[in-house]
Amino acid sequence: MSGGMALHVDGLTVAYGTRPVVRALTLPPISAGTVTVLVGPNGAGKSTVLKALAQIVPSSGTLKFGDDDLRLLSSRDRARAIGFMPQTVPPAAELAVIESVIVSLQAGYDSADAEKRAIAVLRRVGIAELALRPLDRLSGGERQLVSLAQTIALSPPLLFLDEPTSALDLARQYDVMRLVRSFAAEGAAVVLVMHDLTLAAHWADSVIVLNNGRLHSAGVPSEAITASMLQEVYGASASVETIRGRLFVVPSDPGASANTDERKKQS
Ligand SMILES: Nc1ncnc2c1ncn2[C@@H]1O[C@H](COP(=O)(O)OP(=O)(O)OP(=O)(O)O)[C@@H](O)[C@H]1O
Repeated sequence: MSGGMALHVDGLTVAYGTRPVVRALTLPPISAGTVTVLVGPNGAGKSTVLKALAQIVPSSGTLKFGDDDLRLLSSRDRARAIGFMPQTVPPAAELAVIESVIVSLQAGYDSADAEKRAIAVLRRVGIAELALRPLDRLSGGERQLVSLAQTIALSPPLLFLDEPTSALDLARQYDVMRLVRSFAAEGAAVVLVMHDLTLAAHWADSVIVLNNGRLHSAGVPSEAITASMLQEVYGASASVETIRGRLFVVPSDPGASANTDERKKQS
C-alpha cells in the first residue's frame, strides 16, 4: 500500500436522460495497492460506475483520491491519474499498435522517448511482437491486449478496467490478472468489472456487488461471494465451494450434471 491513499466514492449518482442508473452509491474506500472487482448482473450499472469514476459520463457525488478532488483535475492531470479501459474496444483507427500506445503516452507527457516507452509497455503486456501490426488487422483478444497497453501506458495510480479479460484465452486471462496484481503491487488502486466470479475471487482483494444501481454488499471475496448473494442478486442457483483454500462457484442446476452423466454413458 502506498501511504494509505484511497479512492473515495460518496453519493455517486448517474442518470441517462431522466433515468437514474446509479443511485447515491457510496463505496467502501478503495485503497492504493489493492485490486477491487465490481460484480453484478447485466445492467446493474457496473460499466456506468467505472465511466463515472473515469469521468467519461457526467455524474454527481464525491470522487476523491486521497485529498485530491478528481473532478478538479485538468485534462492532462486526469490522463496521468486515471487509466480507463472500456468494455468495448474503440473502433480501430488506421494506426499501428505502437503508434496507438504513443498517442496514449502523449496525452500525459511531452513526447520525449515515447517510442522507447511504448515498446516497454508492449513488452509488459506481452505483445511486443505486434508493435508494427495495423490495429484493424488484429484478433479480438490481441485488440483487447492493445487496449490494455494503451490504458496502462502512463502508469496511472488509478486503473479502471471494464472486463479486461473477456476476449482472452485462459492463459492470457491469467497473464492479465497477474499484470493487474503487479500494478497494485506498484501502488495503483485497481478497479475491474468482471463476470467470472471464480476468477474474481482468485485475484481480488475486495469484491463489490452492485444490484440495480445500488451497493448490495462488499468485502473480501469469501464474504461477498456467497450462495445467498448469487440467489438474491443473480437469481442463480449455485453453491460456493472452497477447494485447497480457493473459492469456486459451482452451478447447482441438476440438468447440468444429468447432461454430464448422459455424455459419459454415450462415450
Ligand atoms: N448510453 C446509455 N444511454 C442510456 N442508457 C444506458 C446507456 N448505457 C447504459 N445504459 C443503461 O444503464 C443501465 C446500466 O448499464 P451498464 O452498462 O452500466 O450495466 P452493466 O452492469 O455494466 O451491465 P453488463 O454486465 O451487461 O455490461 C442499463 O439498464 C443500460 O441499459
